[in-house]
Amino acid sequence: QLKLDFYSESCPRAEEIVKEEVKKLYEEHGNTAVSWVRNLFHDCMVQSCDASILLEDAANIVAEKRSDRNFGMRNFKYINTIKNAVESECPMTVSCADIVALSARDGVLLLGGPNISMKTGRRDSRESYTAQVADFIPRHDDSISLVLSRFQSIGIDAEGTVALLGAHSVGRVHCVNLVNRLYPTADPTLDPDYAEYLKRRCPSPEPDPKAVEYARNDRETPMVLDNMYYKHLLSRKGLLSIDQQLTSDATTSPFVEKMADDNGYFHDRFASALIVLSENNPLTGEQGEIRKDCRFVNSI
Ligand code: HEM
Ligand SMILES: [Ca+2]
Ligand SMILES: [Ca+2]
Repeated sequence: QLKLDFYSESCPRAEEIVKEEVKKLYEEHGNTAVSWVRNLFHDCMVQSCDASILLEDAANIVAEKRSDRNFGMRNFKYINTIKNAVESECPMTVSCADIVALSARDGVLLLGGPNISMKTGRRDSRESYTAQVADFIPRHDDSISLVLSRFQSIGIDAEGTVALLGAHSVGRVHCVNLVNRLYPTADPTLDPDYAEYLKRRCPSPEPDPKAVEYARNDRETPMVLDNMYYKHLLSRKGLLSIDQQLTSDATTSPFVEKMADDNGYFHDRFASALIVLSENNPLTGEQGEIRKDCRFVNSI
């Protein structure tokens, strides 16, 4: 069972240590906070919040990072920084899955998002689910109805889905994920001036996936988790096809308007949906393990 302050006896400073490390990393590399938010989605959505996303290739393990749905994910090495700090205080006590959850929570706050109280007590998987990633994580050009049903299946309704996509108020998108909306002709749902700007960012219809060619998710407040995302959607400046579709679908568009209108409302809905996401199907009690190194299952 997950509970608030699960480590209160076994490692009373655990949450504080994570918070300190997340803050230090943010001060050195601001985009680490952005990565922690994306990590939570890509871990929790795939089977369970069990740190399966963190596993590297090893015997019997094919890293989920290899899946094209996890393209562009970064800063994994700094998870080890957080884990090492926690390990030196309390060896083999705090799970990598809880580090994924807590770092996302602390990252959200540093990015100007809501203060979220999150339960802990998740345990780590002993396997990765690379073959299943695509069954859980949608593509950027999937239909809104498919996306809604994926989130529905883990207990997140249409409004929660609209709120969670507000995470695209921070970070970046590589050109490979954008050119489908720019070439051969620009997507008519995209503001024409914005399309011209994006074409300057992404001049080739077939970008090299390894090239560092990208556009900021939100040109105005790229490092603030705010409702600018929804304002941009309403002015037809959504970046991914899935972002822009939120305004054309009758179930989701009223929520876009509400969130564009009221940042506090967006933050409340974002916080509730993030909690549901963070509690998806956890391993608890004696299930799984507490990994010593977040990149590898323990050898026994
Ligand atoms: C239908 C659901 C979603 C799809 C299809 C999707 C797709 C994408 C894609 C294609 C990128 C760009 C990757 C790149 O080119 O580097 C991205 C970035 C990002 N996504 Fe999502 N996403 C979805 C939902 C979410 C959710 C629910 C969250 C978090 C709550 C999230 C957080 C992020 C963040 C923070 C970034 C920026 C990462 C960075 O700058 O390193 N996404 N997403
Ligand atoms: Ca997982
Ligand atoms: Ca923003």
